[in-house]
Amino acid sequence: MSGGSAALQPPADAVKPVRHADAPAPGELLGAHYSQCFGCGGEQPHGLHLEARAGEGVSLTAEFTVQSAHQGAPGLAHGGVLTTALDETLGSLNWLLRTVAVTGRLETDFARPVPVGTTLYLSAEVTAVAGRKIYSSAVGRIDGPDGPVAVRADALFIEVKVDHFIDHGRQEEIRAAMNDPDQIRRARAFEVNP
Ligand SMILES: CCCCCCCCCCCCCC(=O)SCCNC(=O)CCNC(=O)[C@H](O)C(C)(C)COP(=O)(O)OP(=O)(O)OC[C@H]1O[C@@H](n2cnc3c(N)ncnc32)[C@H](O)[C@@H]1OP(=O)(O)O
Repeated sequence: MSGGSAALQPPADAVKPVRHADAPAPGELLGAHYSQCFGCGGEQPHGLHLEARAGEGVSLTAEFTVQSAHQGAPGLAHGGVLTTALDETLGSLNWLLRTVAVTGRLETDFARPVPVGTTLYLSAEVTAVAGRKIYSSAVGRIDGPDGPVAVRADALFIEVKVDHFIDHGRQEEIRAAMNDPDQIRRARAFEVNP
């Protein structure tokens, strides 16, 4: 934990997260939630192509290798890209709860510069749930899964209905997603009451 702001402290009535009975088994790759996602999608040439793997409880690990398209300063990852990697990793936790949720707040600490070519080893867990609010934390390490911490984040995700995306997304992409049986299958897998 990075000792984030008051908005990221779970309230007194928050409960421990419960792993969904149908969550992917520990060690299983989660796969992309959307092929065009900048964080995890396989069809974004300059995307992060982040791969997340289920862990025990409501935790997971993920990897992302910094490419030259991800630079801010010469030879170094852009801070916003590193935050994207944390956002994607934290968002993937919701698969284990089988809850559709979006990032409400995300606070990032940058502890070390991350050079191009570096693999960032991320680990994340949901720490508490209070109604629609899901509290979570993540760290990203370099030089191996047990290496020094380069980035860390605390986040608050808010549960939404799938309609959130249908109502707010650009119609062109929504139509394409609705016509993609694989996308529909993935969206349904999230819904508690499909
Ligand atoms: C077909 C496609 C399928 C796709 C499937 C899966 C895709 C997955 C994609 C994942 C992609 C990766 C991830 C991404 O990139 S997700 C993309 C980035 N995030 C967004 O675009 C979210 C934009 N924000 C919103 O849409 C709304 O503000 C939301 C939905 C979040 C809340 O508006 P809503 O009207 O619904 O609810 P509410 O306002 O009553 O708030 C409810 C509670 O939450 C508390 N609160 C809210 N905000 C904050 C805050 N900032 N700090 C602290 N607290 C906050 C609030 O005080 C209240 O608390 P309480 O009063 O109850 O105690």
